[in-house]
Amino acid sequence: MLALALAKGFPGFRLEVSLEVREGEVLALLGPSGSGKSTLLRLVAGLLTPDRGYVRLGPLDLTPLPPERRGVGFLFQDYALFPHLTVAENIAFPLVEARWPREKREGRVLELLRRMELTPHAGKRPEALSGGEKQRVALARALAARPRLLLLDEPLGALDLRLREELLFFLRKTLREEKITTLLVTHDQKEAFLLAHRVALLREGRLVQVGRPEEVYVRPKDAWTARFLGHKNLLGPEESARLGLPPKVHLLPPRALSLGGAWRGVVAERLFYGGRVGLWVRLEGLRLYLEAPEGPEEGEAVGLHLDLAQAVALEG
Ligand SMILES: Nc1ncnc2c1ncn2[C@@H]1O[C@H](COP(=O)(O)OP(=O)(O)OP(=O)(O)O)[C@@H](O)[C@H]1O
Repeated sequence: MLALALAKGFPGFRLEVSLEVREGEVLALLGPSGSGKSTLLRLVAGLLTPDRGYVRLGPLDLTPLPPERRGVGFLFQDYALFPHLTVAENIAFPLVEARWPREKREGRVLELLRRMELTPHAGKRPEALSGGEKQRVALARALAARPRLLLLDEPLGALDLRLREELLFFLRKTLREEKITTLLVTHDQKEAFLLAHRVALLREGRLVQVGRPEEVYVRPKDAWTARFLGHKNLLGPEESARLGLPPKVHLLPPRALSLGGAWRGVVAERLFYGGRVGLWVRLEGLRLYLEAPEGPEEGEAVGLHLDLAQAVALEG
C-alpha cells in the first residue's frame, strides 16, 4: 500500500494532502489546471522535496530516497524515449538498470511488445514511430521492471482523439492485468472514471472528495465538485423550490430526467452528438439538460418526466 501525507508550498500556492492507495489499485487524481496534481506526483516520485510529510510504500519509507532508488515507474507527458535505442532496447532499459538476467529480460520485453502490439516495431528507432506508438513504448518501458508503484502524468495527454480512445482502453486493460499500484493524473473526468478504481478530487491543493467513480459522480460533495464532474442540472434554492423541492442547492442527476412526462417545457437548444442528442429545455423559468436517443427540434414543446426523488441536496 502507498501511504502519503505531504505538504509543499510555492509562492501563492499550498499543497496539503493525505492519501492511501491500496495494493494493485489505480487511483486517479482529478482536478482543474493548477490544483496541484503534478506537484503531488512529483513529490511521490521524489523529483520534488516536500516541506514536510512522508511517502511510504508498504513497510518502506521512500521519503529520504532519491527518485532512482524508489522502485517507481514513471510516465510523464513528454515521454522522452532514448532516440539512439530501438523500441526493444528502450523497453529493456530499466531491466538492464535493475540487473535482470538476460533470459528473463528478453522474455519480459517480448511479452510487453506483444501486449502493447509493438512486435512489428521492435527494431525501429523512436523517430520512425507514430505518436501513439511512441507513447505505447513509453508505457511499456514504465511497466517493464514491474515497479511497485506506477506514476502516470496525463498518459494520454498529447494524443489526438482517436488514439486517445484507443490507448485509454489499452491502458485500462494493462493496468488491471499487471495489477500495479498506480497513481494517475488527469484533468479528464471520463479518463479518470474509466481507468481508476477510485478517484481523488483535488482543488487548490486540497482533497475535496475521494471515492469510487460512481459514488463521486452520483453524490458529489458540493456544487463545485458537481460542476467539475460535468453535471449540468444544478438548482439554486429558489429554483429547487419552483420544482417543489426544499429551498436548498440540488443536483438532478441525468437519470432523473427523461422525455414524455407531465412537466411542460420548450426545447431551447438541441445538440446532435451522433448516437444521441442533448436537449436544453426551458421549464418553469429554468433551463434543464437531458440526453435522449433522439429528440424534438428547437422551439418544440415537450413533456418531461422529472424524478425528483433522485434529486441530491448539496452543500452550496
Ligand atoms: N516549481 C514551481 N515553483 C513555483 N510554483 C510552482 C512550481 N511548480 C508548480 N507551481 C505552482 O503550483 C500550482 C500547482 O501546479 P501543478 O502543476 O501541480 O498543477 P496541476 O494540477 O498539475 O495543473 P495542470 O493540470 O495545469 O498540469 C500552480 O499554481 C503552479 O504555478
